[in-house]
Amino acid sequence: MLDIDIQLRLGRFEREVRIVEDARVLALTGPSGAGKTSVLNAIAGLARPARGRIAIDERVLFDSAARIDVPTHRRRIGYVFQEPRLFPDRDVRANLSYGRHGARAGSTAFELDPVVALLGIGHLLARRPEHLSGGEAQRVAIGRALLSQPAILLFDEPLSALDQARREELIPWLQKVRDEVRLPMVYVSHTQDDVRRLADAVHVLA
Ligand SMILES: Nc1ncnc2c1ncn2[C@@H]1O[C@H](COP(=O)(O)OP(=O)(O)OP(=O)(O)O)[C@@H](O)[C@H]1O
Repeated sequence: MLDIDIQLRLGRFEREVRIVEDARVLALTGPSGAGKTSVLNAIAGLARPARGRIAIDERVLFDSAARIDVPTHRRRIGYVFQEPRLFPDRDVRANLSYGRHGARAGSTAFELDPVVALLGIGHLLARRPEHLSGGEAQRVAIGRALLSQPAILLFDEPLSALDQARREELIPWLQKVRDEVRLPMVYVSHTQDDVRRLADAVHVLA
């Protein structure tokens, strides 16, 4: 359950966002500049709303009235960006291990071997990111996010930097993650096709 009621303020951009949603996989759509990334950043604790409240499954991450602002590293957020943002000088295995740095001790819902199997990246472990296709790199980025032991996955247009063929390749992996890890997901996109294929519900930021 995602329960968001916030006021975003970034420079001259200002808007109220209210999202109360029970669906496990929520797509956030809307035109460029509507504030989609800003909402993800507010959930992740990377941007602080001017006021309001953010809770996930009753866990309060931010509440300006109660002076609650859980630091990013304690929010248990797995964030997948438009670009994979892997370390270029480290192989895939080292990039995946990096995800574990963000994990709290003792929480091991996601272990390396099952995550590697889930994403079909076992044959890529010794490769550097420059030798990965865009879609493979995104699968590694998703693996890294899972190994940080998140309570929710945030996706910010993970297909937008890929060409059509690579998008088609990645969508079934996203569907597999959705179906097998069973975490809440917020998926930002402005293309209808992937939203229809991935999300249970859609919230439009107009
Ligand atoms: N750090 C900032 N300072 C000032 N304005 C900002 C900042 N970050 C974002 N904005 C503005 O806030 C608005 C919302 O931006 P945001 O990136 O959240 O939109 P978006 O819906 O994700 O857009 P897109 O689909 O293009 O990624 C935009 O008008 C943007 O220019």
